[in-house]
Amino acid sequence: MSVSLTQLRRCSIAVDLGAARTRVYLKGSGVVVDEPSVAAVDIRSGALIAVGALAEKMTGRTPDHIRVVRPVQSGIVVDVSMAQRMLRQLLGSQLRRARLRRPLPMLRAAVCAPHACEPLAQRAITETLYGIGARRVEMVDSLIAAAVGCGLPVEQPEATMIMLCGASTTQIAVLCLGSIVAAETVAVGGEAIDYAVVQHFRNEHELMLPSQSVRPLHLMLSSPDPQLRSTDVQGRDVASGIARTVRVDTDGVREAIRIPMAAIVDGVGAVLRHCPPDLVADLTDRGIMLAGGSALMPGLETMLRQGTRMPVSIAERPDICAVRGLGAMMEGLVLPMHIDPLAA
Ligand SMILES: Nc1ncnc2c1ncn2[C@@H]1O[C@H](COP(=O)(O)OP(=O)(O)OP(=O)(O)O)[C@@H](O)[C@H]1O
Repeated sequence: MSVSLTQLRRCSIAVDLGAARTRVYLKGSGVVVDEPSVAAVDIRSGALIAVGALAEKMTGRTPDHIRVVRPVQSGIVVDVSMAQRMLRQLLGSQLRRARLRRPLPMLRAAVCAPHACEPLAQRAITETLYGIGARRVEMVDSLIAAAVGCGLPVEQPEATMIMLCGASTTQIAVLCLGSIVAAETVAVGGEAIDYAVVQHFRNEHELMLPSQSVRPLHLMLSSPDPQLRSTDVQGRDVASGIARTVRVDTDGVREAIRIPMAAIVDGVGAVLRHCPPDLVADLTDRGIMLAGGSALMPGLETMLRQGTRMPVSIAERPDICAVRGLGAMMEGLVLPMHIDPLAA
């Protein structure tokens, strides 16, 4: 998965196919697509009914003949043809408009892939991009793309640490001189934390939460208002099936999500153990940069700061860091460090 900045500069489109969201950056236009990686299909005719935000809204509300599917799971394209259809639909007019402005004779695409992704998974990502008309696909490690997108000096001879908190996984790495020195993937992301919240309500309140009520709960937990000790949550009673509202203690929910988050803190330790001591010393001052949508998870930043005793910062717009990083490399905004061989 090593690709040169020269090859990336020849690309005109960059894609981040995530388990939760799909983002697309067009050269000269910026981020043009940021939609859920979801498609709704009529299983009788096979027709695509909706993609993106509309398809996500349909989750849990469809009749039997409509199925809401997620073609990307754990950062891996599990259904290539559905991913191609979804991406074509999401891009549709954007690509046509870009082609009118400036002809794209041979569509070269840049894409990011999870760290240490298997060759078969890489192939599925490449095939998906061929489906939107790409003739050549350059693959970049999502940890490097996200670090560039956060503005970290990845090409410099100093260590930086990035934590990419996605929906299905959290990837952690130490980078230096444009390469990954040590990395770890923890199988805990936003989805696992959402699941912990759902389980908390099921066990403590005998309430089944609707899938779309977990996000507002996160937003409420991240509120800086110290008075916010409890809130009303609506759901379905586990035994009777009747709709019910319960008043819940927010500290209880915070406690429920601490367990999966602790696994993420352990991942930092694992990366540091594989790192040369000189680089660890660099990191003591610079700290950890959080990127990815789940970086906004309430309490994660504080827990990491307490668990590692290192400075922790959240990137500006952490959710789109990876695609922004690909975009910056495509636009030629990242300068490689020239190391000229010394004369004998
Ligand atoms: N404000 C927020 N508070 C808490 N969680 C959030 C917030 N915004 C997004 N998330 C979580 O972030 C996750 C999506 O992150 P992101 O968009 O980086 O994932 P992805 O790149 O699609 O996933 P992956 O990298 O695993 O393929 C979701 O699980 C979502 O619940």
